[in-house]
Amino acid sequence: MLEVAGLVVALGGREVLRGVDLSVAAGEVVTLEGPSGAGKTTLLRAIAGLVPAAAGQIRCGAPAGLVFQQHALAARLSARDNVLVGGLGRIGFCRAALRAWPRPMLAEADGCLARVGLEGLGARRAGRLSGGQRQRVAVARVLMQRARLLLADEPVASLDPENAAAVLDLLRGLARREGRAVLVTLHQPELARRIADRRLRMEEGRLWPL
Ligand SMILES: Nc1ncnc2c1ncn2[C@@H]1O[C@H](COP(=O)(O)OP(=O)(O)OP(=O)(O)O)[C@@H](O)[C@H]1O
Repeated sequence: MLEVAGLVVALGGREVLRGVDLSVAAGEVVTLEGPSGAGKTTLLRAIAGLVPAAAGQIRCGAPAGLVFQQHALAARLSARDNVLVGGLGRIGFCRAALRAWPRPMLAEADGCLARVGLEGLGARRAGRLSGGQRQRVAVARVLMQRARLLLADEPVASLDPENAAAVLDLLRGLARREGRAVLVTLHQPELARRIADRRLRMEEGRLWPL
């Protein structure tokens, strides 16, 4: 689903990724570990098309969606409205601003919330959800984007161990049950061992198998 070959990314005049090769298959969970500043976030951003490659290739066989460390939800919007943001590309900004979501999309958003274990919480403001619930909403939003490749950058950094494990198990379940590909950066090796089919380590812009 994802093939990266010889990827070089330069930021601020410095090579941050220095020839990265990586593949992630449908149904597979690959974890990225490594010290702060190694280039993990930059790799995810490059795959998502948010930073340009100076050299190399990125072949993404399916739409990709990002789950951020700081779950990046609109606190004043409901959980459902946050999920619907993932469908913006399909109805356009004007209809979304008027909250003129087609009925099937509302049902799809509720379905996404149910798949992340938040059935019945669609009307609750995101700001009134727990940290773990908010991160689940962020995952539901990429499901609403219909992303087949999930790129998660430290998705459990702000969660207690129990919620962290639950969110990671959710990502693994989406890979196993729905054949999505998951590439996730993690700081704690024990969490990586919990979900990874394959563990990779990044150091100074290069990837190594673990
Ligand atoms: N916009 C930018 N301009 C210049 N340098 C940048 C920019 N963004 C990141 N960098 C640098 O690129 C390097 C890699 O950063 P990146 O955020 O990818 O590391 P990381 O492995 O994700 O670190 P962390 O685990 O702390 O999130 C760092 O040295 C960082 O300072």
